[in-house]
Amino acid sequence: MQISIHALLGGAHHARGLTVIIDVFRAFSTACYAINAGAARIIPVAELEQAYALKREHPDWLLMGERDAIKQPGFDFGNSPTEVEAVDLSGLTVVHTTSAGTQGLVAAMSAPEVSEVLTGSFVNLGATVEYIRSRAPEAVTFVAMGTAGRERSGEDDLCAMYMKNELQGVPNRFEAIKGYLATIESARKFFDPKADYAPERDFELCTALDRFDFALTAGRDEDGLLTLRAAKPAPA
Ligand SMILES: O=C(O)[C@H](CS(=O)(=O)O)OP(=O)(O)O
Repeated sequence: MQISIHALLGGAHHARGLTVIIDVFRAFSTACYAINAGAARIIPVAELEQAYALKREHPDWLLMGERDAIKQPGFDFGNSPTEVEAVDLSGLTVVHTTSAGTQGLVAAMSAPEVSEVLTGSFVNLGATVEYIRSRAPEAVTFVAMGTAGRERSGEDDLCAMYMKNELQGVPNRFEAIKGYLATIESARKFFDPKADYAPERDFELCTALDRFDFALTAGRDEDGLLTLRAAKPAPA
């Protein structure tokens, strides 16, 4: 298995093989909490306008996401795991749009050499690694999406490295990583009492290693929309 680590939106466009789009703070951690809360389907979109158009067409669908980390007008949830952690989303469809994560997914889905697309985060890291092993791909690309897909961020870079290490049998030390993540620029909002759109609990929820036992795979549904669904790795 040939493993590459790419970064930012450009990295998603040039990915190859099985591709994992990583966004720890907060898109794909939040997506996992939404699926765990019962969401039947998450539809990641790049453009805010597309999210509003889907809502007009399907008034019962919910909107989740952010711009500049802030929940947008008319949205049901921000891009915050704390907001969806304890709600009942059973059977509901959630449209998700974010500055980095969902942009990367959309880019990877149209990249010519990509065979399959997954999300990446610490909350379902072990299940994602197991899923990759079960697919035994020739090439794997991890894409660390960073801040707004334009600037590298420690949490996504370290998550990419962590997954690569797991696949290659190299030991990781999560507690040390978590301590470091609390100090970096992209985590500052979680510890700023004025940033009520990013509560400190988001940091805890996004760094809950292996809280979930499913990978999130991206595919096209019958209606042509990009959809994230939970996939449990097949038993060995
Ligand atoms: O909501 C977030 O924390 C981020 C905002 S940004 O990318 O740092 O501007 O969105 P995400 O797409 O989850 O990185």
